[in-house]
Amino acid sequence: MKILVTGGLGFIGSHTVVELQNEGYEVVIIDDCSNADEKVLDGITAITGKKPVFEKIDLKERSKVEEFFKRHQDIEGVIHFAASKAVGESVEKPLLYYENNIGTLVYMLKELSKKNSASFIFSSSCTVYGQADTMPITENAPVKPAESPYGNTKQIGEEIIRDTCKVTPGLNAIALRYFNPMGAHPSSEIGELPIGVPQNLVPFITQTGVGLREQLSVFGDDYPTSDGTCVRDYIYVVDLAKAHVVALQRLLGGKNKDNYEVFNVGTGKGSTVLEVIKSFEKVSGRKLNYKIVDRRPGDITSAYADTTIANKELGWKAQYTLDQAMKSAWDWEQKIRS
Ligand SMILES: NC(=O)c1ccc[n+]([C@@H]2O[C@H](COP(=O)([O-])OP(=O)(O)OC[C@H]3O[C@@H](n4cnc5c(N)ncnc54)[C@H](O)[C@@H]3O)[C@@H](O)[C@H]2O)c1
Ligand SMILES: O=c1ccn([C@@H]2O[C@H](COP(=O)(O)OP(=O)(O)O[C@H]3O[C@H](CO)[C@H](O)[C@H](O)[C@H]3O)[C@@H](O)[C@H]2O)c(=O)[nH]1
Repeated sequence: MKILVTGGLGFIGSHTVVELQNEGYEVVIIDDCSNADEKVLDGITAITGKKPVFEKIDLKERSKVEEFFKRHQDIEGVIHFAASKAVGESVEKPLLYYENNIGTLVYMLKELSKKNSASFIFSSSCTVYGQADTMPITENAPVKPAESPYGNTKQIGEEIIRDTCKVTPGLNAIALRYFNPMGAHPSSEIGELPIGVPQNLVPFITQTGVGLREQLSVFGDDYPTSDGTCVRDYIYVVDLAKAHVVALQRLLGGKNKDNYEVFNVGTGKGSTVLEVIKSFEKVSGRKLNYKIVDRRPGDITSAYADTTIANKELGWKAQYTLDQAMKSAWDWEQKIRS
């Protein structure tokens, strides 16, 4: 069975391609390499023993998307990762984000609407909840006004899919709301490769640990949490990748209860920034150089998932601990810097 993975050379996409191939799916990747390297294909091939088909296409070019689907009429499912994801950049360049994250989604859905049946998985984010009123966050928590154009593209994206599914009987979709993905494949063949200075906590920690950055700034220790630092739900990227496979299987097997569904993908456990640092120090055996600085504008105090619905409906549960995920991130960082 042939599955299209857009953004399949990226961080989460590449790990998902591995899990799909391990399950026997035939994978076609589309990526424009705007935030990834073609070498990722070698990593995927080394792990799975199979090189996925790769087409370098910019999904903003609608005619190329149309032409792709004409050539690949047997595609039965699409996992749509391709998007721009830097929150700060989205504030500076909102139209770039609306074009890349919303425009490409519309083109994709237009093509899938032409088919008799299609399954579609969308990369959403817990950012849609903003600072939720209660923890853990269930899928029924209200969607709060977005803090950034990036966050808005996830909210609007979900609405576009919901509205399209309502009038397109052959289209079945699932939006997965990721909490905080981290880590790398245990083989260290693929992992997270941020361009420039990492904006996210875990790659900043591992880059500091390996000596690429001098010091981690911890953004605020005066939040109302156990140690004053913010709480997040860090989900191992391999667990997250597996959630995509089971979500896809749910749609392909006709087991979905609605033709548009939403699931949280997290561990259900919150960790503070200082706990994440402790985990790094434990698995690496190194002291991390960090200092407490002012809060980062826009940060919420706490976000962790209620995964009851995902556990029950998808039959999926995160398996790896923070320490295991951190160890994989550290192994990967050391490998790419050696
Ligand atoms: N990493 C996170 O913390 C996180 C959290 C929640 C949601 N998400 C979402 O998950 C998805 C994947 O995230 P990631 O961390 O793997 O990001 P990533 O940047 O590593 O992967 C995205 C991939 O899409 C490609 N791409 C971007 N625009 C494209 C276009 N126009 N045409 C073709 N390819 C294009 C990039 O080259 C890249 O390889 C994104 O939609 C992101 O918004 C990520
Ligand atoms: O150098 C850093 C980087 C981060 N942090 C702290 O570490 C925590 C996690 O920060 P990240 O930037 O890694 O993740 P966020 O939860 O802030 O946000 C990210 O994950 C979200 C959940 O999916 C959304 O996708 C969002 O768009 C994306 O940037 C936050 O408390 C942040 O203040 C630091 O202290 N120092």
